[in-house]
Amino acid sequence: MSEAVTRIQVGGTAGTDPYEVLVGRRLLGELAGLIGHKAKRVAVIHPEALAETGEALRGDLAEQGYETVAIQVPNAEEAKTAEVAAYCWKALGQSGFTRTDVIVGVGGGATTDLAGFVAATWLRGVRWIAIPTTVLAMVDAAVGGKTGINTAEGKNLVGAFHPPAGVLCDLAALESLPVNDYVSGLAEVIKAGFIADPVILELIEADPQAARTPAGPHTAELIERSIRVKAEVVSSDLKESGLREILNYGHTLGHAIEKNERYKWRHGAAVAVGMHFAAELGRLAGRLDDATADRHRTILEAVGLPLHYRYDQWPKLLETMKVDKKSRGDLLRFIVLDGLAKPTVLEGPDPAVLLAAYGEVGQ
Ligand SMILES: NC(=O)c1ccc[n+]([C@@H]2O[C@H](COP(=O)([O-])OP(=O)(O)OC[C@H]3O[C@@H](n4cnc5c(N)ncnc54)[C@H](O)[C@@H]3O)[C@@H](O)[C@H]2O)c1
Ligand SMILES: O=C(O)C(=O)C[C@@H](O)[C@H](O)[C@H](O)COP(=O)(O)O
Ligand SMILES: [Zn+2]
Repeated sequence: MSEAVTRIQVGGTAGTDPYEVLVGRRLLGELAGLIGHKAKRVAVIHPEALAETGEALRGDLAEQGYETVAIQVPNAEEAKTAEVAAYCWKALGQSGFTRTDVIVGVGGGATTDLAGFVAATWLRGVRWIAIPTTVLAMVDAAVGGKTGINTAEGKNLVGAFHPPAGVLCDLAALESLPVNDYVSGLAEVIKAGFIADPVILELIEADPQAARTPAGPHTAELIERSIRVKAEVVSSDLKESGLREILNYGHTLGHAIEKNERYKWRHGAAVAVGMHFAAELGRLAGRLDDATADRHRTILEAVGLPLHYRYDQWPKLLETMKVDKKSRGDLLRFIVLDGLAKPTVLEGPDPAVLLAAYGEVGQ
């Protein structure tokens, strides 16, 4: 008996091509249809940790008649560099990759960000398909078309909006994911709960231990609900001219922590600390009620995400936050909550309030 597949549509408005995010199991049968008949070559970009998966995928596609190349890249953030992008461009050039050929990115968010960026830049844009294999990539990174790499100066500073042709979220992939990586992805799930869908928070709070594993009773629902939040936002504002900024909740400080840690911290862990900070900032700015602010600490802690970071690093973090993509000139801008599921922008907060909020986070 075949298991149900959920299909979530993204885009299709304001001149963007629509595509689907599929959530289920055994979804690879969908890949050839997404690649389409115009493609002669397919490049499979995968991280070291998924060498077998990448090779199996390449082999399958070769059997279906495509000329294939597997491009193995480093794990995690080490893949999101200009050097690794150049390595991928070289592999595409050497395989004679043309505008009708297709890139498949299989892996976590770092891999799909890189694969999408390579697709956006090769010949000024070729089609790509995302096969996310982490919670975080399924619910966030693979959906919405933000692609990019890091530089020494900051996170995702180079990139392009280049949506995929389709996203295949095979829940079976999560079974091999180390628990820390699984939990890191929950930060973006919890983000979706606070900015738009509080049922997500209730499902996690009902049994936070169960939420930490793919065997938990609500895994598929948590993933699907989070994808729907993201899909709705990016469908109405692909290029972040307004609404899309709410997806950056917790990221202003989170990205600064990632840079400060030379990208050795997992993104979700840094975003968890960033959401704690944003909640305290919202509370101190007189926007957020105490109960909702406190709920951040409780739920993040309950699933095992960090709340704190080094107090002595504040001056450096503040400097980095000034070049966050939401900043305008000298104006620092943060996403905060006016209440549960009521995200808004806080512009130019008083430096004393910022420091006081960090006082709750720093240790
Ligand atoms: N583009 C976007 O909209 C967007 C949204 C959120 C996050 N991101 C980016 O996503 C990245 C974080 O993604 P992530 O949390 O998925 O981490 P990741 O891609 O770094 O993956 C974590 C680790 O797990 C390994 N891995 C992946 N899938 C596996 C599996 N099924 N089994 C075993 N190992 C596996 C990876 O190789 C890596 O070592 C960050 O770079 C972040 O900036 C982008
Ligand atoms: O899709 C978005 O928009 C987001 O902000 C989602 C974030 O979770 C994600 O980490 C994104 O990569 C951050 O984008 P950036 O533009 O702040 O680099
Ligand atoms: Zn994120």
